[in-house]
Amino acid sequence: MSRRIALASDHAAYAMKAELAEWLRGLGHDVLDLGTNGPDSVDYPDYGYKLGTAIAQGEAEIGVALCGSGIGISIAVNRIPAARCALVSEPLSASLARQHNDANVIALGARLIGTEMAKACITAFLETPFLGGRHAGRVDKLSQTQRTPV
Ligand SMILES: O=C(CO)[C@H](O)[C@H](O)[C@H](O)COP(=O)(O)O
Repeated sequence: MSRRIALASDHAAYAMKAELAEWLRGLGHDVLDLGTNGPDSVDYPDYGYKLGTAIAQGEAEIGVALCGSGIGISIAVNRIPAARCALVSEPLSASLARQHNDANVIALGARLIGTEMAKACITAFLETPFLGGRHAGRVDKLSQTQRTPV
């Protein structure tokens, strides 16, 4: 099934992003590349917010967020309430992020995993449905944006 997939990265991951974008287009997906597109140093929050916003505004149904470790950009994406971003480094976690968390963005660390592992994670993410059931109420709680710290 063809999906609308947004990709964003900082400078640490632009080369992997380009490879993944080409691969996803080759699979027939509609790819929205939000940058960055070169080695010049940029700030991952800017690209994480862009990606989260694309999800929030319905410009993409799935996001792929990349930085050196995947940590910084995943934190940024998750600042946007509609986004549920999961940082993973192997396919089982990618599947669980879909099954239990209904994650709509996958984050990967380009300095930590290779392109083939990134593809395996994205494949698992795209092919795995949300299980619903007991997980649905928990995911709903994640959407409660105005939480008082306890
Ligand atoms: O956010 C990160 C770490 O949590 C990412 O790995 C960034 O890509 C990294 O911090 C960028 O580092 P650089 O030394 O400025 O290339």
